[in-house]
Amino acid sequence: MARDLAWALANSDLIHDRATLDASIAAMAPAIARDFAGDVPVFLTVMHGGLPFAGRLAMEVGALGMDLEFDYLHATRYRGETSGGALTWKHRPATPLRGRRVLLADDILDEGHTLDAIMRWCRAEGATDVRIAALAVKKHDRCVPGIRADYAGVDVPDRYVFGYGMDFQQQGRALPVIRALTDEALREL
Ligand SMILES: O=P(O)(O)OC[C@H]1O[C@H](OP(=O)(O)OP(=O)(O)O)[C@H](O)[C@@H]1O
Ligand SMILES: Nc1nc2[nH]cnc2c(=O)[nH]1
Repeated sequence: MARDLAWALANSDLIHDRATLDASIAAMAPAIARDFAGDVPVFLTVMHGGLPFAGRLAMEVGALGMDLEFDYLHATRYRGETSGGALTWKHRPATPLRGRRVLLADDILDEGHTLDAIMRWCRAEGATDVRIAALAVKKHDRCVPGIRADYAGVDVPDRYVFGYGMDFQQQGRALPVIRALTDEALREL
């Protein structure tokens, strides 16, 4: 059922505040700068949800003297719904990946199907190394085997979350916090 953002805010709990999220992104940067020292990776933002996280992460690694070549892709399997389906590619990066190292930036690693497909595609394009930076990792045992975030910000509970790029029915992506819908509210949708 369609609901507005005010309903989602009233039927959710704060999971991580802005200061915690910003600090978790800053904390990822030194490991990235160390692991990619001497390289300029292709920095692929996974739209739409990865946008706020990727922008902030780029500034953090840039402040450490590391450069990134920006590009983006859009692959979606939720399409504004609260459970995932088949993955649809809406945009593929134009930058040739052959021989390049790639850093993917996405808002959430949940069941891992999205990042699994993206990694496979990057490797098929000839990328030599593909790593994942994810702002949030959902805690459950349903993730695709072998998929993990090389750089992870915060854990989130096994509930539907939104904010900091993540949508509630395509709303709320600009919230600077992460909230989780109550399970009762999720059942109402
Ligand atoms: O680990 P998974 O279970 O595959 O889910 C994670 C993906 O789901 C979300 O994208 P979504 O399909 O909602 O597209 P959007 O970012 O455009 O909203 C999110 O941005 C991740 O890319
Ligand atoms: N907004 C949002 N997108 C997701 N994609 C995968 N899991 C989630 C989630 O909990 N919230």
